[in-house]
Amino acid sequence: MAPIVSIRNLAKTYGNGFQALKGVNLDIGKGEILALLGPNGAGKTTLISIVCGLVNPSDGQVLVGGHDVVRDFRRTRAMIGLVPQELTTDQFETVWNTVTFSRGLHGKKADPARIEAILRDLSLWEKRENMLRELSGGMKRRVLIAKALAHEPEILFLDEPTAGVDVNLRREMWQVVERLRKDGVTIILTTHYIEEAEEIADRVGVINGGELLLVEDKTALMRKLGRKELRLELAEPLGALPPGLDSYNVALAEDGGALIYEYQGEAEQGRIATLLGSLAAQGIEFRDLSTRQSSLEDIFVELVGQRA
Ligand SMILES: Nc1ncnc2c1ncn2[C@@H]1O[C@H](COP(=O)(O)OP(=O)(O)OP(=O)(O)O)[C@@H](O)[C@H]1O
Repeated sequence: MAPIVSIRNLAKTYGNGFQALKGVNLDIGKGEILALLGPNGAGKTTLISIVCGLVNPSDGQVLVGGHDVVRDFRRTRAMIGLVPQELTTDQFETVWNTVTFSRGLHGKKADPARIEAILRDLSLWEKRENMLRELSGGMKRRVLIAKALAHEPEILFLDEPTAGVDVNLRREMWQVVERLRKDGVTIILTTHYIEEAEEIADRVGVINGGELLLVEDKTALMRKLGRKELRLELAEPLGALPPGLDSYNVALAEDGGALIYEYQGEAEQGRIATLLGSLAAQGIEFRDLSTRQSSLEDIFVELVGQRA
């Protein structure tokens, strides 16, 4: 199936000469949830802004639904909903009017039933006559989403949707995203929270210094780059690594109280039995054992060299 968003050799150099994007290629399939991870200043917002037609690319091309985002701006923009990081709407306007106005902006006919459904879905219905300034921070976030959905876009961009919101609201927002996915909406979100990507994305892209370092199916990424660690708490501490373990990636913990075996993939996992056998043969006993798998966060830190 043709991608709904196709990004080719996209580059952006700002007026001051800063190169924010350096030749990004990315295809996004209809109905998928893609999380873009990257540290501050990586180029995430620039990328989103170009796809949404708010910033012009210096080079390359973006097609949305097969249409060029520069030449066919109105058409592509109507297909997209954008949830920005901050609310810039009139604080003295009501929730109902704000969301209704957004629909009109994209040239869609008024549809109060549709607006009602969106507000109910986002638990904003009771607040429809309230002014934005009367809402809590979390409610304002929801209004941003409602505004972005008012014209029934096929693609939704969420720029750091849950930055600074509490855990409960974050979980609620994830549920909203899940419902939208069921309706077939394609979702691209940028996030600093690896947990968020881990929880809701189908694919994860890592962007740093204006380059897309990788984009991969989340589970495959975890399988490919994720390492596992087996930790054996020793009955008696050791002064040095026992002989005969050279062929394993085994290390002695700093206090000598544990052996740590790092492995990746099924073949190395299969060697655990022989490793344990070899320890037993040397009379090395252990009193406890635990395993841990590296998280998306570990993978990210390894790739980018810093935390998101
Ligand atoms: N209008 C502009 N003029 C010059 N430089 C800009 C402009 N907008 C952004 N930049 C620079 O481009 C780089 C990428 O910015 P961008 O906002 O795309 O990053 P980001 O990944 O979204 O970061 P954050 O996570 O902090 O939002 C940054 O170094 C930023 O300072």
